[in-house]
Amino acid sequence: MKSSTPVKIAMIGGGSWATALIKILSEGNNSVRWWLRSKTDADHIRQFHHNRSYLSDVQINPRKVKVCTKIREAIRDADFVILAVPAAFIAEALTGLTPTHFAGKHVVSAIKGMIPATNQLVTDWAEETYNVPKDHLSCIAGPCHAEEVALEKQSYLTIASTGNECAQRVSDLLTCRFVQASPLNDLYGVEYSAVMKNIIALACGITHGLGYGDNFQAVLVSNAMQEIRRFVDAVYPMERDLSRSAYLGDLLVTAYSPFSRNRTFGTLIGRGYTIQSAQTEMNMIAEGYYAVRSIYAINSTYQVRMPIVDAVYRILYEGATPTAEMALLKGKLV
Ligand SMILES: NC(=O)c1ccc[n+]([C@@H]2O[C@H](COP(=O)([O-])OP(=O)(O)OC[C@H]3O[C@@H](n4cnc5c(N)ncnc54)[C@H](OP(=O)(O)O)[C@@H]3O)[C@@H](O)[C@H]2O)c1
Ligand SMILES: O=P(O)(O)OC[C@H](O)CO
Repeated sequence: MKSSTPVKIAMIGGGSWATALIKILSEGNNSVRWWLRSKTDADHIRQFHHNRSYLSDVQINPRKVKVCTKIREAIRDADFVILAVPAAFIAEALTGLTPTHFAGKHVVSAIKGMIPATNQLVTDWAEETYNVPKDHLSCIAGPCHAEEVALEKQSYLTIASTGNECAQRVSDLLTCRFVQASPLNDLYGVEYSAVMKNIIALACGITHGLGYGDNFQAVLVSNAMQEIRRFVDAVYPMERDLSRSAYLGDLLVTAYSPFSRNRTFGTLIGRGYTIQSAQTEMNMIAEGYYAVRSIYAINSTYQVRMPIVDAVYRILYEGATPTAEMALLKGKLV
């Protein structure tokens, strides 16, 4: 039987995914403190009960969700702290917090990116920076676009942790009328796969922007799955079934959905936009842009064969032209 006491949760981030997760959590018996960096956005939510900047159709229930702009206030009473700011900005968002502030709390990463300064997974970084024990760390994964959550379209999430109890508790929080969340005990494999699929989506977008068709895309995605397998098996070997939705499903939705931020960013690059103009054109963050640099750096140790990641890295960071780089990649796929 579920407890009648609301679970106390802090949501960190004011973007699309934070807004979608707030909607999911509002379906259950939860009390949420929602931290946004923008005071104007926070005031607007308090007054009009929706986020004017992202998923503005989602209604925010003021009885369940209290908005704030002070990070200490947001996490003070929380049992679960959910991180939903892009990885490149999460350290800045948590400025002023120390391990003491996180004592006894569960930290849940909803982020699919790497910490650029240290090339760490977000949960590794939270463990090291805030002394969060492994059994209090988890990540939210699976094929799930915020836009479809806003429309209450049936969706699935996987909650990964190193042990089962933590993942089960977070799965219970996130299961609702239109979301089914399931636990999985592969925290690092799931986190790395989620990061990698964003880079693959950039490649899908770039080739789409260059005019490659569905035949090529299918081969690209099949090869990408093998590339992800080689990398996660080298970095964190364990028995895992990569055909599960946390891995393959997430890759597919990102590679093919028009909602995908990473694919959209890649498409703009393939069409000839500069990186800066592509970033300006999109109101949202494509994690793969930052992540490819980290994965490329990590792979200098492991030396896994990753032609797709290498191609995206050379286009985004070494000035290679999309046309020439994808022509080279063509010959490396089977
Ligand atoms: N969107 C999805 O469907 C989805 C699904 C699964 C996972 N994710 C993951 O969720 C994470 C967040 O993505 P998103 O889609 O919510 O991003 P988004 O819609 O682009 O929103 C980005 C958020 O980050 C904030 N931000 C930017 N720079 C910041 C800074 N320096 N300090 C603090 N906050 C800053 C933005 O604040 P301002 O609005 O004030 O600029 C905004 O609230 C990513 O890791 C993404 O991979 C997203
Ligand atoms: O598909 P993207 O690039 O918007 O990434 C969002 C999520 O990771 C999809 O599960």
